[in-house]
Amino acid sequence: MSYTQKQITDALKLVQYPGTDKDIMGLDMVRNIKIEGKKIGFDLVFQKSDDPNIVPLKKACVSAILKFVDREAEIKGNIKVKAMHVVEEPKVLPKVKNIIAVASGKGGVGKSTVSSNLAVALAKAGAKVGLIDADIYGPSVPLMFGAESARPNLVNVDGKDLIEPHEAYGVKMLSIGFFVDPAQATVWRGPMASNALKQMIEEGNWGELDYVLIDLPPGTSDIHLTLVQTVPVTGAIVVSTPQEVALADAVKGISMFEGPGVNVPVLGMVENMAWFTPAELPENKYYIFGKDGCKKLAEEKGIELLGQIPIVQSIREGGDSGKPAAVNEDSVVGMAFADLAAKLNAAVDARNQKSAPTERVKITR
Ligand SMILES: Nc1ncnc2c1ncn2[C@@H]1O[C@H](COP(=O)(O)OP(=O)(O)OP(=O)(O)O)[C@@H](O)[C@H]1O
Repeated sequence: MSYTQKQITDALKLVQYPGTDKDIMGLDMVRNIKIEGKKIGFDLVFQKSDDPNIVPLKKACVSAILKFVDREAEIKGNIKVKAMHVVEEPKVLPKVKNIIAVASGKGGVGKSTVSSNLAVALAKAGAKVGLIDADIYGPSVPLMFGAESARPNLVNVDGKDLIEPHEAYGVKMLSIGFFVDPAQATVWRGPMASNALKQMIEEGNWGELDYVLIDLPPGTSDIHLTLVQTVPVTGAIVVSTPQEVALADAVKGISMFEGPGVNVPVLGMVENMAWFTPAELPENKYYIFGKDGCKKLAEEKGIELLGQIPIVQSIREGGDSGKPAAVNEDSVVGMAFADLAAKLNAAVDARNQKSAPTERVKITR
């Protein structure tokens, strides 16, 4: 009787690379498995020839095969260590701790409003925050921060020209609206829009930040793909109203992030326009777009509901006047966004403790 490849790979999946939660099969370190009778051999590939884990990992492989395949298997001396020298690509946004994509399925559900106010609330809570307006076809961040006339300068950092983000209410930001007339951007072809996003990420002088929020266009598009190919996105949040049509599109957004080729965890959903309370009837809640639609969807999908934001006149006015409503911390709106910021912080901490960093999606040609 001979052993099967599956027996071998199953056993080697139990060998973890020290200091990570990944196993040597998942890391693609095992190649050329050969089985001849009781003899088992394979190549164990390391990135560097002086990896301090070579000896302990070889021993762990031998033990795993003897324990889980057959204690009479001839494995000792048959594992060949190989070193693969890889050229490390320079890291994009090396000093940014968390990159958060803010997405929505349907347009007009308040994704930019949530991104802007959330960014302000995170900054008010003491975080260093950046905001990239990747909603190339309808950039609204400049309007929401009263920065329509901002024209960022170039600064020279270590011999490289970088774009200095505009700063308002404690948030550093870049938007395509700073560089072109928004009406012009709407007629751009996909590659132009994707290049603009890459440039804002790679050539912005972002420095050290706790968070960069990326306000994406509605739906799923080339821009989403460009984003996950350009940077390792820590997690996504999906904004929706409680309305059926919006929820159906939100599901598509969730599937896109969690899909096998992308693998960006969805940290939670935000229900915007959850209800309306008129100033003269503060006890009343009117569920204009339906009640708890997002809450129920989040429960169904096993995703956290990070917040419910009501329809409030000051949110719309704040967006139109260039002063996000969350700037007023003591208002009902300010408190709702502070709560959302705290929940996001906790969700990001939990994600970072539980799972390995996201990997950038590799470009296949
Ligand atoms: N909770 C709210 N209360 C009151 N007005 C809101 C609220 N959320 C969003 N709005 C208003 O709704 C409009 C659309 O919001 P916003 O531009 O943020 O949507 P969006 O989803 O980013 O749209 P797009 O599809 O263009 O990206 C804006 O005028 C905004 O001020």
